Amino acid sequence: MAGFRDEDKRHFPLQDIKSVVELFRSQLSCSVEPNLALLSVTLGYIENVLTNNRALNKVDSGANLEPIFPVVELAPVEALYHKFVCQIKGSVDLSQFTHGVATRELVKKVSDVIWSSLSRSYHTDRAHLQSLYSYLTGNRLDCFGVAFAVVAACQVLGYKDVHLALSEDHAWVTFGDKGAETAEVTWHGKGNEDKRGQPISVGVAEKSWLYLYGFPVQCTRSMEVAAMVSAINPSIDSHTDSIEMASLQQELLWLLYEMGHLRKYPMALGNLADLEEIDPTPDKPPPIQLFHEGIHAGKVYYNNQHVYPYTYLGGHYYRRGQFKDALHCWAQAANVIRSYNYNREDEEIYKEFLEIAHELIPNVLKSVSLSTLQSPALSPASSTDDSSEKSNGRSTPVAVAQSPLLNDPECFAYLLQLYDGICQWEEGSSTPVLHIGWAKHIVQSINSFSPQVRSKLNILLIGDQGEVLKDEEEEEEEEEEKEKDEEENKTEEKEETKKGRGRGSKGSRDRRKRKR
Ligand SMILES: CC1(C)CN=C(N2CCN(c3ncnc4sc(CCF)cc34)CC2)S1
Repeated sequence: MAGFRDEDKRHFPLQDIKSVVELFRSQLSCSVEPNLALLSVTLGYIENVLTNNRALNKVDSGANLEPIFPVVELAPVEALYHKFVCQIKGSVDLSQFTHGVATRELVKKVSDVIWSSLSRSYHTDRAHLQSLYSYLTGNRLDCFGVAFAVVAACQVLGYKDVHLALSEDHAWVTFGDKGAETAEVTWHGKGNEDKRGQPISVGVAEKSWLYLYGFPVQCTRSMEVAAMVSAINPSIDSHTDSIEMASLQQELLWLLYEMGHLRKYPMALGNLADLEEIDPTPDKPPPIQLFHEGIHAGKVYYNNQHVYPYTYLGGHYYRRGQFKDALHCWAQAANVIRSYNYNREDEEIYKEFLEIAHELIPNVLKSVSLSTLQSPALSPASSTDDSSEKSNGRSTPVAVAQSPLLNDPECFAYLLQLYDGICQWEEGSSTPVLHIGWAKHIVQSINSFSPQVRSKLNILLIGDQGEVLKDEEEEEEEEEEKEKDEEENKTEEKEETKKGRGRGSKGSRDRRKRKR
């Protein structure tokens, strides 16, 4: 694997966002595959300067603070790259391994080289540990960074078949003919024994969300570039982001989007949409379109087994106050998770649903109640009694009676679908999901809806093709009607035979149709 080619070198020294975008464009456009190690060192170098709040990266020119984008010289980047190449080639004796496709032993060996060179102890969930810059200057990587480094190292060793596989909370590698083999190369979560070297089979068989039922994002080299760009972390501290780093991430994601490399990568589409929601780029598709492209990709390429496309869009609607649409997204997210069994390594998605049920939905219910109390148009001017009679004689607070959302049966149905999905997720799982805290919120949320809506609920069974299915009771009624029809037909036929007229009794067919 050679270093930067001449057409790459001409972009150096990098002076601004545009020059970095053009370097990435040339790496992604050429016939030779993009050099993961070089690009990761470059991004890590820039991220380190722009987010390292010790280094004053602004000059105070009186009126306003001029941000200084770091001048990135070629020499330090290439020096780090060569350090990586020497370390990897120096640690892996390729004469031991067959040329052509990688073997499990090779992948495990490369993972061991990265693993054994990490610092003894550091906080692995800190920011800015995802790039090879962090690895080469600090011997520190987060769990995604280790998987990425293994793929970049295999590329340096000349293995074109070793690729990154990504779930919504884990990363591993595929290799071998047609990428048919899989191997763990990093750790996951806290207090879990790493399974490095093992194939990804148990996780899928256990139906855990962590392995997405065998539908992870299988990266190409360009998608691995998208993963390193998605992994950019613009945060300077827990309250501040580097605007320049966020803009660089946004522009690189647009470059990858326009080249078609985000088409099968729902989370990268969601990341770009989130950035666009904060700071829209002129003449680009709106966030809502990107969120929907992520959902579409999940359906088309990943058997609709990914949850995040729905919670990305749900969060967007929530922030815009479009609460019914947010509830619909969260119901669809729960509809995905219902097909999994909860496993102790699925905490991230558990926390996602916990936040939706224990924070976001209570905030929605509070906000719609408050808004009716505050808006004169909605609160009854003349009524002395500040509530409307409920069917069981107890009074309904005026906020509930007047709130469109709390009187909307579809919203109530979405809420029930959300909870039902989480309940089904728990069924058959080795680890319980729900506890008494959930019950409190479920009761509180259901009780927030008006009694009228809750009594009006009619569960229609919709099949996979979207057709309305019948429930057992309906089936029995249909059978009885059919038998009655047949009796009627026989009687009519007998009479008509006597009088010589046509077949069939229209009445019951119409009834059946109306029934639907
Ligand atoms: C709807 C949300 C809570 C918002 N952000 C989310 N994420 C932010 C970005 N994330 C990601 N974005 C791009 N690629 C990847 S690969 C991966 C698993 C570890 F390798 C995570 C992840 C994870 C999910 S999900």
